[in-house]
Amino acid sequence: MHVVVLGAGSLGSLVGGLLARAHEVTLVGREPHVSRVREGGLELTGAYDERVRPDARTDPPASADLAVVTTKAFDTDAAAEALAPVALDACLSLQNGMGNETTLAADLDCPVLAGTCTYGARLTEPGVVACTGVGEVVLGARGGGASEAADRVGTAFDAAGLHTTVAEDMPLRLWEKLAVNAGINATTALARVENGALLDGPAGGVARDAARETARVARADGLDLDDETAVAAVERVAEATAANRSSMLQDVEAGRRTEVDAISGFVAGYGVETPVNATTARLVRAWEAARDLR
Ligand SMILES: NC(=O)C1=CN([C@@H]2O[C@H](COP(=O)(O)OP(=O)(O)OC[C@H]3O[C@@H](n4cnc5c(N)ncnc54)[C@H](OP(=O)(O)O)[C@@H]3O)[C@@H](O)[C@H]2O)C=CC1
Ligand SMILES: CC(C)(CO)C(=O)C(=O)O
Repeated sequence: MHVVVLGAGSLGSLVGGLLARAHEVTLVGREPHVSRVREGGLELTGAYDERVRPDARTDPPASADLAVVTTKAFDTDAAAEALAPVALDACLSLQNGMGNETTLAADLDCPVLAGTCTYGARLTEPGVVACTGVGEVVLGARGGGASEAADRVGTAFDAAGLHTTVAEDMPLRLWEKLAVNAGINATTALARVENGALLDGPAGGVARDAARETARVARADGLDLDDETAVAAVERVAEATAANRSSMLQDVEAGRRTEVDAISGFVAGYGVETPVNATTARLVRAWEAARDLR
């Protein structure tokens, strides 16, 4: 399979690097990373210790069997635009936040699959990506149900040694992941605490309320996500990643734009009363606006 990875930063380089063990891979990213990969290959460190040799460039090739999108959610429009002229059999988003698949499907003439990913990745220097946690990719039809494209992609990911599950209930899984991110990301970014501080610290109630609100919005969207399941998912992830600084906290600490619009902002923008998500979204957006990041 020829796989093009659009947005080869941390996650895209890790997933693309692992796929390159079994497939032809083209990483599409930024300089100087792409030149370094082209010249000396991509080094996988952390949980892995190997060098792979994907192609790397700043613009997509004319065709590929599969595009894997790993830009930040606020760059999905640009990713869709870059992929629109590419002849593709399928596209898969592994991004966090809600709405990415809809944005991609509006521009692409191929099935767009939904995915969630619990692998951890960090681009430590150009040409080198560290795997900070071996996790799982779950993928499937974005509207749910069986999908031949999802089966093909699942088989290809398995062949490269990525832990992969093909699921027929992606809408529910996306909402549950959104509840985890709405609970953990904005709360830890605003309180400047590690994920584990939400288990019994004073910010824990905010995270649990944000997850309950997300479940309420999921139910308004027709999904069967109850409050207890959403809260339990937040607690399970906060415990499993207790020492982590969430991606939103890392973005704030590095002075970078966050994915708040696709997480807390998405929940708050649904037309259901969600005062906690509305407040956390407004506060993170205020921080971004004060730094001219939006
Ligand atoms: N890192 C992780 O461990 C995990 C991340 N995720 C999710 O995956 C997504 C990506 O995260 P992450 O890898 O950390 O982010 P990064 O910022 O490290 O990677 C995204 C990369 O895409 C590049 N990019 C954006 N637009 C384009 C374009 N049109 N053409 C080429 N390159 C482009 C960015 O460049 P530039 O910045 O210069 O625009 C950046 O290098 C997010 O939604 C995140 O929440 C999910 C699970 C784990
Ligand atoms: C699961 C969690 C909350 C882990 O930190 C994450 O996805 C993130 O930080 O974006």
